[in-house]
This record gives sequence, C-alpha cells and structure tokens, in this order.
Amino acid sequence: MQPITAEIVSRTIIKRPADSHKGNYGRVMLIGGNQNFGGAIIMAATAATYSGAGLVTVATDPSNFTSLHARLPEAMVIDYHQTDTLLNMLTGMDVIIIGPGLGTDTIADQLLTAVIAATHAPQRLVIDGSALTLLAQQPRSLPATDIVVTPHQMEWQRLSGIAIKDQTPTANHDAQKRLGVTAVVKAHRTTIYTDERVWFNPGGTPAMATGGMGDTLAGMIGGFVGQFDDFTAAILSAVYLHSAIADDLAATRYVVLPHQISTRIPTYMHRFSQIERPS
Ligand SMILES: NC(=O)C1=CN([C@@H]2O[C@H](COP(=O)(O)OP(=O)(O)OC[C@H]3O[C@@H](n4cnc5c(N)ncnc54)[C@H](O)[C@@H]3O)[C@@H](O)[C@H]2O)[C@@H](O)CC1
Ligand SMILES: Nc1ncnc2c1ncn2[C@@H]1O[C@H](COP(=O)(O)OP(=O)(O)O)[C@@H](O)[C@H]1O
Ligand SMILES: [Mg+2]
Repeated sequence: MQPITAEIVSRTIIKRPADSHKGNYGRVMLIGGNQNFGGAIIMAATAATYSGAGLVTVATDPSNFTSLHARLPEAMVIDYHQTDTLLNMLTGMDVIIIGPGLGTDTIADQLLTAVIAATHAPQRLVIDGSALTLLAQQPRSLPATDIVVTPHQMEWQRLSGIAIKDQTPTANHDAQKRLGVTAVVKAHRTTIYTDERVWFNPGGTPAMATGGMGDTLAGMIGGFVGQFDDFTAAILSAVYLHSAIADDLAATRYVVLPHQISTRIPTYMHRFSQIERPS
C-alpha cells in the first residue's frame, strides 16, 4: 500500500491556462436527491462546483429545485423523472455522478439502468451512495470507460460481498479487479484500489462523521476528474484534499460539516497549484 502524498496533489492541481473557459473544466451532471434526500445531491453539487467543475447540472426531484438554487445558483436543474430529456442532456456531459440521495425505489433503479446504458467513453462515471446499493442488489454490466465507485464499508460489503471485518487490502483488491472499476473504500483510513495499485489516505478524522460527508467527496471527485486528465491522480487528489481540509478544521472544531469543507476547496486548490514540482 502506498500513501497518497501532497506531491501527487500538487502535480495534479496545476495552474489554469489563461486562454480557457468553462467548457474546458468539465460538464458535470449529478443525478440523485429524492424527496427525502435532497440535501445529499445539494452537498454533492456544491462540492463539484467549488472543486472547479465548469458547468454543473443537477437531475433531481423537483421538490429540491428551490433549495438547490438558494444554496447554489451556479447549478442548472432538470427533473429526473423526465428520462428522455435527461438522457439527451447526458450525451453532452463529461462526467456523470449518480447516487447521492437517489434512494432505492423502482424509479431510482430504472434511472440507474438507463444512465448506465447511456454512458459511453470518454465520459467518466462516479457511482456513490444509493446507486451502489442498487448495483449490489442487481448487478448491471458497466460501460467500458473510466468508472469510480465510492462505497463506505457497508456499501462495499453489499457490492463486493466481503463482510466489513474481512475487508483487508488483499481481499478488497481482488474484488476491485473482479468489478473492473476504481474503488474508493471509505473508512477512517480510506483505501483506493486501481488495477495496478493499492493506495491509502493518510488523513481523516472522526470530526468528519456527519451525514453528507461522502456526498461531498463524490462531488469533489466528479469535479476533479472533469478537469484533470489523469483519472487516478484526480481521484487520489480529491480524497486527500477532502480529509486534509477536515483535519485542519478539526484542529479547533469538534465537528466538521460538509459545507465547511466545500467552501474551502478553492483556497486549498490554489495553494497546491502554486507549488512548483519537477515533473
Ligand atoms: N442530507 C441527506 O440528504 C443525506 C442523504 N444521504 C443519502 O442517504 C442514502 C443512504 O446512505 P447511508 O450511507 O446513510 O445508508 P446505508 O444504509 O447505505 O449505510 C449506512 C449504514 O452503514 C453503516 N456503516 C458501517 N460502516 C460504515 C462506514 N465506514 N461509513 C458509513 N457507514 C457505515 C452505518 O452504521 C449505517 O448503519 C445515500 O443515497 C446517501 O447519499 C446520506 O448521505 C446522509 C445525508
Ligand atoms: N472517523 C472517521 N475518520 C476519517 N474519516 C471519516 C470518519 N468518519 C467518516 N469519515 C469520512 O467521511 C465520509 C463519509 O462518507 P459516507 O458514509 O458515504 O457519508 P454520506 O453518505 O453521509 O455522505 C468518508 O469520506 C469517510 O472516510
Ligand atoms: Mg455516502
């Protein structure tokens, strides 16, 4: 196992070319947020936007439109029941994040099936939260493109079949290879599995044990993979920064809330982009 290092992050988050525009930094669609879990998709969309995603569209239940706009006017919205419109828009997206607050009812299940079938390379797919539970209940063949799953230990148990107590790096890596996607297994010390390697995140604090913390990470990962070409490095950088920001906040706070992390992402990205590293 290798630790994610600050060097990886500073090599990944580079200064933006002056001659660039929002179309260069990722069109990201987030799909989730049912009538009960609107907060999850709002937190994920907030994190994606603060992570630098060029254009953010949220496909969600219409009951979330007003609160989303009040928190995040930068985001566009679409009713996720309008499947034809959604799938049409999906073709123009660089990154699709599905699952935060999606729920596991029939509508959610059908939506996941439709989105997986419509996603094609070079689009990048982030599967989180309820979408992982649905995938565990009914496996579907995934498109041949960059895909990352972001389960916590219970979701990983459902998806991989490995009981939490048996989730060793070796067992997890075998399961990741079977699934054929990058896996971010979230815990106190999050581990990341690619075909080649196992990484661990050196940061993280129990001050992060708040609902929405993983939704925020999913949004960060989506924002980063939409901007930075190296898929693995973008994921590792998001995982590292998410907990590095939390660790700094936890130096003086008992609890860290997800939105407190999101609002600080641009400052941390700026800091890492200023560090010159030999390539
Ligand atoms: N404000 C909101 O709208 C929120 C919505 N959420 C959404 O709710 C849906 C269900 O997700 P949940 O994760 O709550 O429910 P799950 O039922 O998938 O998992 C939670 C269960 O897993 C257990 N568990 C074991 N190890 C764990 C670990 N390392 N980390 C976290 N939990 C662990 C917990 O104790 C709990 O019993 C998802 O779509 C999620 O995005 C949650 O993110 C909470 C906040
Ligand atoms: N004790 C802890 N130490 C380090 N990180 C933690 C701790 N508790 C939670 N986290 C982090 O918070 C996030 C929680 O994700 P998740 O359970 O999916 O949250 P949610 O679905 O409520 O948004 C993960 O990134 C996890 O690593
Ligand atoms: Mg989660």
